[in-house]
Amino acid sequence: MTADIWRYIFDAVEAPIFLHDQNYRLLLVNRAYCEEADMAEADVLGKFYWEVFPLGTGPLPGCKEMAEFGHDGVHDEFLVGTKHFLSTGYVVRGENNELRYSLHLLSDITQRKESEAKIKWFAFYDSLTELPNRRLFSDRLQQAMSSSKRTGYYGAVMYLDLDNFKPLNDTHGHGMGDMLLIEVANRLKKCVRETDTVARIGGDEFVVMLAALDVDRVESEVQASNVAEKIRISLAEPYLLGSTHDGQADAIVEHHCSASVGVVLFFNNECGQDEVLRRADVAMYKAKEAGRNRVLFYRSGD
Ligand SMILES: Nc1nc2c(ncn2[C@@H]2O[C@H](COP(=O)(O)OP(=O)(O)OP(=O)(O)O)[C@@H](O)[C@H]2O)c(=O)[nH]1
Repeated sequence: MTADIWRYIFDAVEAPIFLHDQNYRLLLVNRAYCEEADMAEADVLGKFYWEVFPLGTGPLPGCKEMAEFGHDGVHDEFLVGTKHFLSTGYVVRGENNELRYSLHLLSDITQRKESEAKIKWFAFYDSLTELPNRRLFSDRLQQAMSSSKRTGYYGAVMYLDLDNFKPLNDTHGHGMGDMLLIEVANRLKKCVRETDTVARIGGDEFVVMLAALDVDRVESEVQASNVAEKIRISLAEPYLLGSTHDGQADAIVEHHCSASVGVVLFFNNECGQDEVLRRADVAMYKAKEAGRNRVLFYRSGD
């Protein structure tokens, strides 16, 4: 086959390809490479490959290793703007088996990376409210409990269940119920600091963790109680719920709702996280029994 035909094939490959010498200077690039780099071939050749694409300050770690040890099929992942690429490198040897060039094929793996990120997100977040889910909450609680053991600070977990949420769904439909849940999530986030965690762990059940309150138990309880009250008051404010269809605003519904809140302090990893959650849940049920729209702390013996 003539060189022309090889060049034709080289340029027909959709993946960007480049070949560089032992000093990482570009010797050969295909059309896809120039398109990705947005440069003409003549302007590219002779440059260090990272001066053109991928943009960086030196050879990729895998490429360096490849040049040093002559490994084949080395992979490097890198990001250019919003695009993720996978570079697969091959060693090109001379007649005496000496290392002469490195050949790299770049694959655009942006879609795969985005899908992986999405799958990861769905594993740890609630898609309706975008709050952490039970699994992520458990991780954060475990970390906070371990940290409490080191620092001697108390933390608190609140278990919240909306009062009489079901009638909203029954009267105005599930969509309206969803809107309320989203608004509840927003109000909860506004009541706590960024370092605290708000999660949705069931239909109308939420949990809040205040990670490091104080080294003193009484002071910690006061702080947790203040935040819980702030949350209770915020959630009891009227909700204006409505939606738009084809640019037209549907009827706005004013809805009144409240939450029952159970609170438990945790300290020094003294009981497991399941037990901490169970205690907060017990306190929440006591708050429901006591008439709803209230905050109750778990007391030993409950
Ligand atoms: N709209 C909506 N509703 C949900 C979702 N998940 C669960 N639910 C509903 O939430 C309701 C929760 O039930 P309960 O907590 O027993 O009902 P409640 O009326 O709040 O009763 P109390 O907690 O005793 O005050 C059920 O009707 C579920 O169908 C969701 O993602 N969206």
